[in-house]
Amino acid sequence: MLRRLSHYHRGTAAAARLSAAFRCVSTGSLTITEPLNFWAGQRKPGQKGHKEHVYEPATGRILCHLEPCGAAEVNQAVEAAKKAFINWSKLSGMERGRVMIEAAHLIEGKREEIAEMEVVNNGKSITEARLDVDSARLCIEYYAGLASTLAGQHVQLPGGSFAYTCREPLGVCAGIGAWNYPFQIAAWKSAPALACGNSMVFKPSPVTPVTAAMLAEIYAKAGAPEGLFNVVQGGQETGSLLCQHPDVAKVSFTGSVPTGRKVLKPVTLELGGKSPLLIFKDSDLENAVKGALMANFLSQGQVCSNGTRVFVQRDIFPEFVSEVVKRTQAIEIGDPLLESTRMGALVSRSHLHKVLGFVEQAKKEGATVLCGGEPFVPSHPKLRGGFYMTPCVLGDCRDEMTCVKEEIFGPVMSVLSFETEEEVLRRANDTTMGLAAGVFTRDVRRAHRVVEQLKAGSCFINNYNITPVEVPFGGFKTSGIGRENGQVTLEYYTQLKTVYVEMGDVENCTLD
Ligand SMILES: NC(=O)c1ccc[n+]([C@@H]2O[C@H](COP(=O)([O-])OP(=O)(O)OC[C@H]3O[C@@H](n4cnc5c(N)ncnc54)[C@H](O)[C@@H]3O)[C@@H](O)[C@H]2O)c1
Ligand SMILES: C[N+](C)(C)CCCC=O
Repeated sequence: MLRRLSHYHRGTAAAARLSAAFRCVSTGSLTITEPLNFWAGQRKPGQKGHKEHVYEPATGRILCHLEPCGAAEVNQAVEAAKKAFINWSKLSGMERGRVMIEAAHLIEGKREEIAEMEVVNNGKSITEARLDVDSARLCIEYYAGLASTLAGQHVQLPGGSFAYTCREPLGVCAGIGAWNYPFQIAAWKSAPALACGNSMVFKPSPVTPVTAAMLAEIYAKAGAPEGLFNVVQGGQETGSLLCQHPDVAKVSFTGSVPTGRKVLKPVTLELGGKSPLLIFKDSDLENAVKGALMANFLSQGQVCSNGTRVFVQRDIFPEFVSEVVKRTQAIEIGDPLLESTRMGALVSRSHLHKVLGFVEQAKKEGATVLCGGEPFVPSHPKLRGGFYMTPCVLGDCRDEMTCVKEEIFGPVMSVLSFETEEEVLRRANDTTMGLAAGVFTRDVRRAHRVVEQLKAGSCFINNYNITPVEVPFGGFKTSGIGRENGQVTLEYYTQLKTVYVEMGDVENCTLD
């Protein structure tokens, strides 16, 4: 079961002996030395003389150095992708699907290794990281299957003539990722793009650059042509160079609303949210409480679709809040590589301070901290420099407070009470964002009536934050454009060509 991790070395022999049974990596012991850029089938250095620190959130120590790509490197990556596109786009869907299925198998075999790297670079718990790797693999499998189903329409016309349409790939697609689901986002973007015959240059967040390069190696090992999936590292400058590159046909972007607004081109925008979760008095309380925790504390609360405005019907408000607070206080915070950990570290020191700042602001505006909202220092000395906080539930919230209006992107839940369905729908929809929404009720008619009126792209009834790859995911209003996952995404990575076929003679109206 013990596997060697190529490209990575552990700090000490003791660490290499592994802290937990069968663990390949132990927190605080890994240093990554390999370059993190990848194009034309190989890992590559970035701009000469440029280096940025990448941290391990669980300990606060430096994990590796990122060499950002400038114009020259972005050009090389795009050139590699252009070359790969020529042959890849000519393969049948079945042939493309075969390579992708092999990539999915490789991911399955490396599940633990990838999950551990995600934990070390992102700070989320190993339990969640494994599920993210599974979601990435399933997404690649799913689109591998759909690759051979891409088809157009046949339109019969008078006189035996006809027209047909077919779906053609766009060319080189750019993928830009956020830091909360680094490996999963890289897969969710690359799988539909490659299945449709495109190639991709992907730029992960500079905070979490590690696992996208692993995905690039996996595709290459699976038989993808050199340059099919490339990774350029860097921040705003690299992202902007990539998005504005004249040979990039489409951008699929996951990140915040302000950055999304800067990206122009045919785009898929997967942006932030401030989603509502509506809990009616006839809900199964146990499930509603679990749903609220799922909606707020996965990935240390760093989930775009989180239902952070929890509206609870007044009759069950006290009981619900007391149960939510009790369960929140019981969440095990600590070393993200330990099986027992349910909440790891936030992604960076600056982000931790930002989230804690939101809690302070909430207090100033009159909210009551019902639990959490404090920096947390784990007992193990090696974790003392890590970026931890206790998950927070805020009471006495009002709709106009900053904590209720703005995306916090951390483990902070605001609870609000309501009286009527009409009132809660008005308040739930009173936001410029519209990524997700949820409703808990035993009344099936109410559930559908409410969901029909919720202005959100991804709605959940009696659960929350469940995203099977077969189902489209994305937002309304400023939360995004386009969708990820599901069959519909194929439309966002292809263009429709119409061909008219004359079966008779040309009737030329310009001649008599
Ligand atoms: N809707 C979704 O599916 C989804 C999923 C995950 C995260 N998110 C959102 O992402 C945000 C958190 O991620 P973040 O802090 O990394 O977001 P961010 O907007 O700061 O950065 C996202 C990516 O954009 C890059 N970037 C920055 N400036 C750019 C520019 N001018 N041109 C091109 N790229 C540029 C960054 O380097 C990074 O890779 C939250 O708002 C969260 O809700 C949305
Ligand atoms: C629903 N998941 C699986 C938590 C992923 C959502 C992606 C957004 O941050």
